[in-house]
Amino acid sequence: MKNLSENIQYIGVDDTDIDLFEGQYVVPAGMAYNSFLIQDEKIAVTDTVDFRKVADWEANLEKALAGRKPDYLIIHHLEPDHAGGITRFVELYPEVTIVASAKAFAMLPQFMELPAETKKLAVKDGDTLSLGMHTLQFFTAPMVHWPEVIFSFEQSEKVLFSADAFGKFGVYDADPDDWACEARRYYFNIVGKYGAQVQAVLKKVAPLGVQTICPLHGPVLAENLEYYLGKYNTWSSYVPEDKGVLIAFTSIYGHTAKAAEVLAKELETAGVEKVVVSDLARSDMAEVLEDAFRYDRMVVMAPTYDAGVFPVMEEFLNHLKSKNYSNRKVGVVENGSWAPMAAKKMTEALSAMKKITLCETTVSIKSALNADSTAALKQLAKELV
Ligand SMILES: Cc1cc2nc3c(=O)[nH]c(=O)nc-3n(C[C@H](O)[C@H](O)[C@H](O)COP(=O)(O)O)c2cc1C
Repeated sequence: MKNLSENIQYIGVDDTDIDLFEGQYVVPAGMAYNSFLIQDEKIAVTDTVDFRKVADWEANLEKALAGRKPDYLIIHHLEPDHAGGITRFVELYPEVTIVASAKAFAMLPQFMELPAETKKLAVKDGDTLSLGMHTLQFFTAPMVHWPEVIFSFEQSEKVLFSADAFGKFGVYDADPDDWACEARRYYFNIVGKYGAQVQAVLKKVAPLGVQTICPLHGPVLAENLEYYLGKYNTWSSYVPEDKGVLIAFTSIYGHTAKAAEVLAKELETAGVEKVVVSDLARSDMAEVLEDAFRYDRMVVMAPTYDAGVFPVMEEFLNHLKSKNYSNRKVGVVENGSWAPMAAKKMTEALSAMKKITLCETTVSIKSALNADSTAALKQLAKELV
């Protein structure tokens, strides 16, 4: 679906040649920067796009306008992947009024210089803006996932413009059946730290009777909204989504990798619902982090390295902490050839996270698995069934 209705048209752009989104995320299915045109007595444009695609967006905008002039530019989110076209828009339509939160207006001069005479309308929670038959109602959504974010709700067609919430990696026309996988990776890596703020805004929009959600990335959601709202409720409350064990390991010479295989087999044989094994050095860390949040149990396995923990594991644990990983059961397996320290370091990192239940058995492998460490691994598996 490109256009939402006769009056709400899609003017966004797909970015299929970007190497990394936000400087770190691989996006094999590209990325959409969504922008819409609402045509009524007054005309509003919602958001712009990344600098990389401003020319394409401008062409879409002018085609959809067919000679009319827009009255408002609504900035739901000032992050540069949505704000790259603001300067050009004001150049093209100097009469336009920019609508955003007061926080966005405070931050805007840091990113761009607009002519002093540019008209600005700062909106607060609950404010409305009539376009004719269409009326936009605004809701602040601070820290979902920047401080200046607003949502807007178009009352006549019951469309929620939800900024980066409900967004996903991938192009606009991505297969809606496959939404959760890339939406989850997007959510936990980009928005995940701000579960409480997502919960707060979900409560604000719950009574509105939303029929369509227009996020700034990925497809418009127009059917089965309980599914998407339910996923967001689960994710933002840090409740595990599925039962299963993620085994996140690293290995220099292969012995810890072998132990990960043995543990996975043990768990599968014992009937664990789902076992996912990820080599941190060879996986997309954003995806491993997504799985850590998805499942209710995790095992971290790493060699000792210069009296610490192997760097890629340290990085993974830092990511988990920064995204508020919590409320899960975790097992620890270390390896070391002369003075194993990795378990101590991993346990310290996990103990700094909230509501983490550590397994009683910590497995220490001295180089290669032997009878003792294999027995300990089996004991750990029993605790995770
Ligand atoms: C650069 C480097 C530093 C290491 N530092 C330690 C150390 O401080 N303490 C220790 O017990 N083992 C240390 N090791 C050894 C490995 O942790 C050990 O051989 C382990 O068994 C490797 O597990 P793997 O076979 O899964 O790679 C180090 C290895 C390397 C390459």
